[in-house]
Amino acid sequence: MDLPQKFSDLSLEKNNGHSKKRDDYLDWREYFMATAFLAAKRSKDPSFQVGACVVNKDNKIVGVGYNGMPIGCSDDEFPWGKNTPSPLDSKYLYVCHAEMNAILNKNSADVKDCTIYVGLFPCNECAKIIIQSGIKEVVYLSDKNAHKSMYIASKKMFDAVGIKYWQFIPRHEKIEINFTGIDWDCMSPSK
Ligand SMILES: Nc1ccn([C@H]2C[C@H](O)[C@@H](COP(=O)(O)O)O2)c(=O)n1
Ligand SMILES: [Zn+2]
Repeated sequence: MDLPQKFSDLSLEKNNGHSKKRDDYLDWREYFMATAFLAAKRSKDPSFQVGACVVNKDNKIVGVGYNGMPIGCSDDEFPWGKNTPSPLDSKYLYVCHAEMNAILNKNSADVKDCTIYVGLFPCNECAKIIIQSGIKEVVYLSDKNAHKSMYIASKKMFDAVGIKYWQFIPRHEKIEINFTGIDWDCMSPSK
């Protein structure tokens, strides 16, 4: 039996893949880690940029942050150097880490039982803040400082309090954001 024109158009669309959902979307974990990496792009630190994203049990983002100078401490005036003769002239005594900022930037009453996604495994100072805030899980991408005492201390504390931590292994090396893509016609055969 011949289908009316309306139905045959629908079936044509289906055959072209337009009535089926996309299968190359970001999964939740990729989305949260990518959000942390996007936040890191805001950092003014010339040598290392870190981002963090706090997520609740409903997969809602409740805080995002990146490493930067405290509010009111000008990032043009405070130092970004590392190996200076006086510690007062390097960044370390001043900069707020991404994890601390993501937790303090929370838009919910608290971050109890949340998960934090972060580019680099948390240092001991951030580990303490994570523990005190009630976060229950840490997902990190790099653990490049694992041999350093402060990062060993973080793991000792997380183990003691039962905070789960695991390394995120991305499916894709890169996720592209293309601002011009919004104007593409998805029905156009050329795209
Ligand atoms: N988990 C981390 C580790 C480090 N940071 C920040 C702090 C500094 O801005 C920078 C580390 O400086 P580096 O010695 O690598 O030049 O990264 C952070 O926010 N979160
Ligand atoms: Zn830290």
